[in-house]
Amino acid sequence: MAYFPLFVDLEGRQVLVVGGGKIAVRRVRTLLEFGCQITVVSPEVCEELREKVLWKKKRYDETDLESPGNVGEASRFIFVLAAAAPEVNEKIVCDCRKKKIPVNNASNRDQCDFYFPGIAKDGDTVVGITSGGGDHRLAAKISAVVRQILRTIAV
Ligand SMILES: C[C@@]1(CC(=O)O)c2cc3[nH]c(cc4nc(cc5[nH]c(cc(n2)[C@H]1CCC(=O)O)[C@@](C)(CC(=O)O)[C@@H]5CCC(=O)O)C(CC(=O)O)=C4CCC(=O)O)c(CCC(=O)O)c3CC(=O)O
Ligand SMILES: NC(=O)C1=CN([C@@H]2O[C@H](COP(=O)(O)OP(=O)(O)OC[C@H]3O[C@@H](n4cnc5c(N)ncnc54)[C@H](O)[C@@H]3O)[C@@H](O)[C@H]2O)C=CC1
Repeated sequence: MAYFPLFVDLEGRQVLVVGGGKIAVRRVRTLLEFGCQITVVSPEVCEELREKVLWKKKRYDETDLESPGNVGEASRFIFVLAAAAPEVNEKIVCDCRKKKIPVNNASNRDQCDFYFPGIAKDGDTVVGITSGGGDHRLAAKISAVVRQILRTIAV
């Protein structure tokens, strides 16, 4: 069954990203355009992100799912992106499910409460693209074409 595109207000909300490699960086870059506050748990993270996220320089453990400032339910993570090694991601999914926090496992489409879409954005106009998880290359191709269309319309 196809997935419904739910558009969510992320402004000021807390998002947790585990891993600081290529995929995490690409997704953090995208999320920053939507005004959320991002915590990254990873032993390493690229220079670009250090000023823009709360970086916890460490390996993931279950306590990372507690809200960053520990200030209660209001600042609880709205979702978690697991973008480290597959076995780490699997453990994160398990921990999130226990705490009922929506989670995305970048290394396993069968362990995603939601998918990270291809995104085309022009100001507040946003197009999210999914192939339903089965063909990320198609999602990438369509995203590139839609970005081009938005650029053309904006001129
Ligand atoms: C299901 C989904 C779940 C989720 O992660 O949310 C998922 C899953 C997986 N992707 C894998 C591989 C790659 N995915 C990409 C690219 C993108 N993948 C994205 C989304 C999604 N990927 C989710 C929904 C997709 C849908 O709806 O169809 C995009 C749209 C958004 C984004 O990532 O920003 C982005 C294009 C953005 C753009 O171009 O605009 C590349 C290319 C690259 O990275 O450059 C590669 C590697 C090279 C190759 O294979 O081509 C693997 C194997 C991992 C492994 O090898 O371990 C899995 C795991 C699995 O399928 O089980
Ligand atoms: N969904 C998608 O679009 C794609 C998903 N993937 C998957 O995404 C994951 C990440 O891929 P890349 O960013 O390319 O890998 P990468 O090797 O560049 O990055 C992995 C990151 O995880 C960190 N890390 C490792 N162990 C950790 C731990 N215990 N706790 C916290 N952080 C830890 C590393 O320091 C590194 O920053 C992989 O599992 C890969 O299978 C890969 C390509 C595309």
